[in-house]
Amino acid sequence: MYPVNLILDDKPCLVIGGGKVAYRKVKGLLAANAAVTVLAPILEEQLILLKKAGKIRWLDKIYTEGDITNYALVICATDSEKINQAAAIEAKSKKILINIVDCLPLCDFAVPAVIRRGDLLVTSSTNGKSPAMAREIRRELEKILDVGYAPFIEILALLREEAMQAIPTFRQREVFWRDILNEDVLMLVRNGRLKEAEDKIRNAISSFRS
Ligand SMILES: C[C@@]1(CC(=O)O)C2=NC(=C\c3[nH]c(c(CCC(=O)O)c3CC(=O)O)Cc3[nH]c(c(CC(=O)O)c3CCC(=O)O)/C=C3\N/C(=C\2)[C@@H](CCC(=O)O)[C@]3(C)CC(=O)O)/[C@H]1CCC(=O)O
Ligand SMILES: NC(=O)c1ccc[n+]([C@@H]2O[C@H](COP(=O)([O-])OP(=O)(O)OC[C@H]3O[C@@H](n4cnc5c(N)ncnc54)[C@H](O)[C@@H]3O)[C@@H](O)[C@H]2O)c1
Repeated sequence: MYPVNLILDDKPCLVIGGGKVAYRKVKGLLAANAAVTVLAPILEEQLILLKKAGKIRWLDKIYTEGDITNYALVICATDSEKINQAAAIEAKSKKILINIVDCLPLCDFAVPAVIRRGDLLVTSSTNGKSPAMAREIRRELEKILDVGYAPFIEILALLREEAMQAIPTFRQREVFWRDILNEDVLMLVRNGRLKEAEDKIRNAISSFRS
């Protein structure tokens, strides 16, 4: 397995099936700002709410060959192995990335367990060996990944621009960031002292200018 973070903003993504697993995958796609279509004859309650809120498009039908067209990515989450395999064949023939929720060997990608802290993304997976364990690892990591990291990453994005201006070479910037993002700074963030963490980094950038 080779990890990548797909950029799906506003890209058309299809989820086939309208049950519990489909709902979990839809939530993940919406968190990535994808334009989600759900194809299923029946939607479970949470998906109906998303449909009513205008968050997803619903194609009220069973899957038939030809339904997979012009999507950036497809997830097939029906309870029918036969349908899941047919969808896999169609997607592959059209070179569209597909995930089949009950058959890793037919997948182009597997979905990991996910923690989001703003733009910080941490994922856990087990190559399909134990999704339950991927979930537990996610729950463990959630305990230590502070919610303060989300605003801190926004601050870091600005400071990074400043560092680009002030610190001339890539090598120097590499050393700078490895040195400054130390346990002291992370402790300030975890204690909600974001401004102090920011000031510490900005002062270090300034010392390069002088
Ligand atoms: C991580 C997570 C992401 C997500 O779905 O969002 C995810 N499964 C989650 C939960 C979960 N799934 C299952 C259980 C019940 C306990 C158990 O069986 O372990 C639980 C636990 C629970 O729900 O408590 C059952 C299950 N899952 C798959 C099969 C089919 C098979 O194994 O062939 C079956 C058997 C169905 C049956 O028995 O009929 C297959 C896949 N599930 C994957 C991902 C991919 C591999 C990930 C990896 O590398 O580990 C892969 C290959 C395909 C895919 O879906 O991409 C999400 C946790 C989210 C979170 O909580 O953070
Ligand atoms: N990968 C995972 O994370 C994971 C986890 C648990 C279960 N599973 C597997 O996922 C599958 C679905 O589980 P679930 O709990 O969501 O089931 P579910 O019964 O809640 O939902 C199945 C959905 O598929 C739809 N469907 C059936 N035939 C269809 C067709 N021809 N076209 C379109 N939609 C169709 C149904 O209308 C229903 O909405 C099961 O096979 C299960 O083994 C996968």
